Amino acid sequence: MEVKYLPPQRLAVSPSPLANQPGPSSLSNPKAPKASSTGVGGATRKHGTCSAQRAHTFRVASPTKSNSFEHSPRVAKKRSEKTSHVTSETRSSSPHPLNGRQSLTHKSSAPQLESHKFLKTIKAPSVDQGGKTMGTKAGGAVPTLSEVLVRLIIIGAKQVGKSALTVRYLTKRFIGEYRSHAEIIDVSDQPNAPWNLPINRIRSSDAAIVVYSITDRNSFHIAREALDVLATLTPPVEIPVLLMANKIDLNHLRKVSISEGRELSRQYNTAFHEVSVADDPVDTITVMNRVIRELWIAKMEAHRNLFLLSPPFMHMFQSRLAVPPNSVSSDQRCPRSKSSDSSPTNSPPRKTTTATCSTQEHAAPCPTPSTTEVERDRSRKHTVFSMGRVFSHLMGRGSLPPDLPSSSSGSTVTVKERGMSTDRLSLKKVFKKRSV
Ligand SMILES: Nc1nc2c(ncn2[C@@H]2O[C@H](COP(=O)(O)OP(=O)(O)OP(=O)(O)O)[C@@H](O)[C@H]2O)c(=O)[nH]1
Repeated sequence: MEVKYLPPQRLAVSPSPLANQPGPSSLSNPKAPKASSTGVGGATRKHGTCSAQRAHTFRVASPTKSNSFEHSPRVAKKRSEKTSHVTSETRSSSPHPLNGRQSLTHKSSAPQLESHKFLKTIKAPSVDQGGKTMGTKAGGAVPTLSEVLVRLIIIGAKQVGKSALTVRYLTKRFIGEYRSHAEIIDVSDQPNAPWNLPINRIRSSDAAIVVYSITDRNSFHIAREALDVLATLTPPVEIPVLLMANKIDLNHLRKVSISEGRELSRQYNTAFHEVSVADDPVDTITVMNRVIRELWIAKMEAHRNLFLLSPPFMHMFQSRLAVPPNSVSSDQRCPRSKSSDSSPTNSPPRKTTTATCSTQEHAAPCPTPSTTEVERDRSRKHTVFSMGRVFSHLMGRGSLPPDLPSSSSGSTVTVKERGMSTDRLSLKKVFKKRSV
């Protein structure tokens, strides 16, 4: 697995939607709770200064079995300066806010740094869907299973453990490992000052993790403010959000109760999880892995749907659907279908229903999707991007939106590309552990 890590950074100032408002607007998000601009703890929002961002690419050569909590992003940063790939943002001259990170010392099992192959093979961003940026292979083909990038943004006050979470994930990701790419963006707060969320970064992310420390009530208030901003963005950002309470190993120093965390997550309709990045890496990484896996599956599905709905395919569907379907048996094959079968990269996935080709020379019946199937594809694409409850599902709480397809909706699909073995990707599978 390749993980791209963007270390804590002072981010470009984005005008806060709340900066000039007395409180969050409920217009864009009716579920957003009322809150004052000062937050519960009296934290006042101001615009902070900022600098450009730097992206680091980590490629983990082999899984590490180290259980230590001793990997330093600072060391990784130094190494990355030699080999790292810098993304579209400019290089940063800002100081790296690594306060309090002395306890994280580097070990030899730290990730090796290489350029990110994904960025070279994917033409990104080529498709913007519902506020998300999705890479699509040059030529419009569906990317291979390992080429789908999952982008996470981690937000939180200083010293809550954002970097620790990232580093922990980087060094322990072998638990339940699967092939995927992940980009983790670590957004640090300004010391004792309100901050501005990197709105553009958030919009281009697939999910956000808002972290606070149970030993730091102010970090809880900042988390609330972050959720506030996320909930009131215009246009709305429809990415799943996980509220993560860290440092539960310091329960004796707890300043924020678990019920407060739950209440906050309920107010903002996010998932909630209490972890100890330091003491319980398995739990932490299991959460992260599941999050990334589900996002990855959903993105893969979305890529496939976008491919199917791309102009060439839609044109073909429409031309075929223009002729009323005849009741012909599915074993009669259209010559065009047969020829297209021989070139798997250009052929659409098989459909189970039949129709008649629109042209005279293709009078023989050939398998094409019915109108309902095309509509179902469209609705599934839409549903895939309505992932506001994915985290809730993952964490075993909450329920899915009512518009999610049921198990009988036939939303499963088989992806076969480049002779690879087939993977059963379906919403049914993604949400199979749904508990209502
Ligand atoms: N006890 C305990 N300490 C933790 C835990 N997670 C992180 N820490 C410690 O908290 C301190 C801050 O961790 P960081 O990961 O640097 O926090 P951060 O949010 O990235 O901080 P900034 O870079 O300042 O924004 C470090 O000393 C960590 O060792 C945890 O689960 N338990």
